[in-house]
Amino acid sequence: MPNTVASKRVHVAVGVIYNPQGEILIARRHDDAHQGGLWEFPGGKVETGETVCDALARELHEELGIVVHTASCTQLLEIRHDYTDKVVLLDVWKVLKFDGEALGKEGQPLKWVQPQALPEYDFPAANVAIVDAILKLAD
Ligand SMILES: Nc1nc2c([nH]c(=O)n2[C@@H]2O[C@H](COP(=O)(O)OP(=O)(O)OP(=O)(O)O)[C@@H](O)[C@H]2O)c(=O)[nH]1
Ligand SMILES: [Mg+2]
Repeated sequence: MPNTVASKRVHVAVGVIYNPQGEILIARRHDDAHQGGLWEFPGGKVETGETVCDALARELHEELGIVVHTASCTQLLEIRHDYTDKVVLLDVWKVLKFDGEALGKEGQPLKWVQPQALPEYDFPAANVAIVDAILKLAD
């Protein structure tokens, strides 16, 4: 495959997970990861042959140990962002129902935060639009 920017574009399933108290789960990315040390909404790369919803459920099970009720997932927005070293397409979904307690299965710190508190955390640049969309929902 040619080494073009297009060939490096990564499709990512991202979950904005709400608990019954209306808080949202954020996780801190490992220091050595892309955009390391920043907070994120949990998720990961969509693999070939997977729907975004399947990818989201798989990633959230791998990273947090929760079982997502996929019927409760609705798309919030899509963001294409060019980090220069990598172009990402963030496919962002709301997750309202899941079984189990979220744990940092990969050693990542987790926090449940009120939507209004999200601007206090440092996120990757592409996430500005996600935080804005969440704050609009909370209005
Ligand atoms: N999960 C997640 N990824 C994000 C967010 N914002 C953002 O720019 N990304 C970017 O999306 C890309 C893929 O996400 P990821 O690193 O979680 O993928 P993954 O879980 O499959 O990781 P791995 O393949 O390294 O194990 C990364 O380049 C990351 O920097 C976000 O809020 N959540
Ligand atoms: Mg991930």
